[in-house]
Amino acid sequence: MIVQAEELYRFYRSGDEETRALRGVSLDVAAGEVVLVSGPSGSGKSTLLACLGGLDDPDGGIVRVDGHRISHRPEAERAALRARLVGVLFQSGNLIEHLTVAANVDLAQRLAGRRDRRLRDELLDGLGLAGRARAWPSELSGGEAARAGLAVALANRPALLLADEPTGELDQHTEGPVLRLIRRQAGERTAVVIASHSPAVRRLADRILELKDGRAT
Ligand SMILES: Nc1ncnc2c1ncn2[C@@H]1O[C@H](COP(=O)(O)OP(=O)(O)OP(=O)(O)O)[C@@H](O)[C@H]1O
Repeated sequence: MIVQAEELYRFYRSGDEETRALRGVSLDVAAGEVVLVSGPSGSGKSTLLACLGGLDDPDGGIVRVDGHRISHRPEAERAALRARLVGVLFQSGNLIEHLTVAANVDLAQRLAGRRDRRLRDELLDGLGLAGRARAWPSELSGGEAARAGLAVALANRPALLLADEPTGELDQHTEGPVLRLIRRQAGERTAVVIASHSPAVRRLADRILELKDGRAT
């Protein structure tokens, strides 16, 4: 198992208001498996992904990634584990605008304390971006930008790939190739968790976790 999440709780408090974003959600994901997290807006999908990847810390419950406990640790330790074990792909904002595509991947590697030019070039090549390595993010098409974001997310060969609406800004023609690449990455023994409303992602998934009001239904 790459992901082992047990009984996750996450509450947000503001004055007398309390939002119960997660109320006892458990999830295991094996290497090579693609899990879709689905549910209405506000059901807790993004919060769950953030807790799985150590971007956020649950108030209760425990998260292990590739055997390492990532929850309930000082932020610096969580960040170090995250850089090594987790790749994150968002709808947009995966690329730093003033760095070329290749330099964006290099930066993701440096943040994990490594430098592997060969892996970088392999990734860009495999994602059909070999000719765009020196391009600036602003010069990329939507599909290219999504693939470059994926290259950044995969820069350190993560055990876990998290994707929050990764194809939200793409049309059907550009969505297909990105999803096929994500599926291929799962084939390399990566666990993949995707939050999405897209029917194409639903077809791709091996398993679906439906959330409603912070609970699995
Ligand atoms: N930082 C925060 N502070 C306060 N409340 C928050 C915070 N983040 C999320 N919430 C609340 O927690 C609940 C779950 O939010 P979350 O973003 O996880 O839902 P979601 O299913 O991803 O929604 P969407 O599909 O709209 O992205 C919502 O009620 C939201 O308003």
